[in-house]
Amino acid sequence: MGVKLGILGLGTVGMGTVQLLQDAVGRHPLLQEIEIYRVGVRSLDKPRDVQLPSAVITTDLKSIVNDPAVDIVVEVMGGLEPARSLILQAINNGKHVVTANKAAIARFGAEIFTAANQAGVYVMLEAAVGGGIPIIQPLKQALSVNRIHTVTGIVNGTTNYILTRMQTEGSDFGDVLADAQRLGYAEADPTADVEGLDAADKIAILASLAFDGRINLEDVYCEGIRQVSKTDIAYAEKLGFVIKLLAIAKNQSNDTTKLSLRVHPTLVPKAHPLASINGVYNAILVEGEPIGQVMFFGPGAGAGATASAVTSDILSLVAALKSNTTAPNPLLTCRHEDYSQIASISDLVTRFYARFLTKDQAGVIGQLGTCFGNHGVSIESIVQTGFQGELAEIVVVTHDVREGEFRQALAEIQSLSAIDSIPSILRVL
Ligand SMILES: NC(=O)C1=CN([C@@H]2O[C@H](COP(=O)(O)OP(=O)(O)OC[C@H]3O[C@@H](n4cnc5c(N)ncnc54)[C@H](OP(=O)(O)O)[C@@H]3O)[C@@H](O)[C@H]2O)C=CC1
Ligand SMILES: N[C@@H](CC=O)C(=O)O
Ligand code: NA
Repeated sequence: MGVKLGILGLGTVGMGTVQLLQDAVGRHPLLQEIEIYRVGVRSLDKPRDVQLPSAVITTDLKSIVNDPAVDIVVEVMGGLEPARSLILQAINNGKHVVTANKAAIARFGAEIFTAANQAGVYVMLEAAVGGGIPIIQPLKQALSVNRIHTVTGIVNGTTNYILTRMQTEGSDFGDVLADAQRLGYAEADPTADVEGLDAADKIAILASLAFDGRINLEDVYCEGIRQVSKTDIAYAEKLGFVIKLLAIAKNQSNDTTKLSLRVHPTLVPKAHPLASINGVYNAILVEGEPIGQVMFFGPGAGAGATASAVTSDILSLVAALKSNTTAPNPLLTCRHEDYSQIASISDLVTRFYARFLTKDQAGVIGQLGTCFGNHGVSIESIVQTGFQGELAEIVVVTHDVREGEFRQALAEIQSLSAIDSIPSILRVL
């Protein structure tokens, strides 16, 4: 046995990783050089789906990161603290780190990578974005010669699973969320999934790699899926779209010194490659020069898939430890130090979908058209197909418009006496 692991956490991902490591035959031969040396948990009494000698398991996680025999710390416990402090302590003790913790990396990445570079160790995070899909390593290596201009992803399995089932079965949000939790896709607190915060963490990480600059997480515009209703899913379907929670990082079209960085439910044309990504699957479409478009697709969450990413990082570190060089491999490190400039959402230029509930009276569509026209918003389609009780339902899709102008038009529309409410406003890809 060569390389000793200290694993922090033995939940969905931790158990998946242990199972993979304990079943090494037929996989890469380097796996057989890895020893599961110590494993940290919160509760020793919890039943687990893996067999480990009791001496390996401890509730003293600090003793793992301070153990001189441990070569690699695998942080799969999640949460911000004590995960952040344990990662930093491991780094300060000269240990390489593998983490699946996008929440900690998106918030403390600057601190963690600065410490890692100073200590001459690697922090690997393939599992943090896209679960089992290789995306971090391709951005650092195979795609790094490209000038990337857009990264568009479905990067949260829980919300994609929920939206897919709402679309295909007309299911209720709450029932489907419970299934996603039972299947191990959702975070311990699913608020991060449903509110788009998990996707925001992930796009911040992808943007920093793709666009070579640190990202301040507060700059990522974020809307979750709670407000997406069955009604909008049905209207989208009729108009030739599906609704997906997209995470987008893109050179801003009207000011290329800034990035547009956002997470929101989006109407995606059915012919777009991301429209057919269903269930817990994730996909990330990377567009750059000279490569053009390349899409990564696969399971974005779950024990086995995520363990595949964690273990591939462990393997890269085992290989690095075995190569007798002390010089850091620049294709494994995260080196950027400057922060990217992020554009305000009001400067975004996009198409919009809006659903209005109005009094059923003559001239309402004309009034909507006038308000939009007053603010330079050009309408691509406008339909009145149904009623909600006494109120008429009107759905508008616009041409590309600056978001600031669109919001001003909406404010004017809101003040019309014929308008009851505007239940949904969604962006269109
Ligand atoms: N689930 C998934 O599909 C994916 C998860 N991830 C990320 O992987 C990480 C782990 O997720 P997941 O496996 O689902 O989480 P779980 O909640 O299933 O497991 C967390 C594990 O960490 C242990 N733990 C948590 N806090 C402490 C603490 N303070 N002290 C000691 N032990 C602690 C728990 O111990 P105990 O068992 O005793 O309670 C548990 O074993 C997270 O960062 C998550 O975002 C990334 C990609 C996919
Ligand atoms: N909760 C996350 C798990 C993987 O990162 C998701 O649903 O995608
Ligand atoms: Na990944």
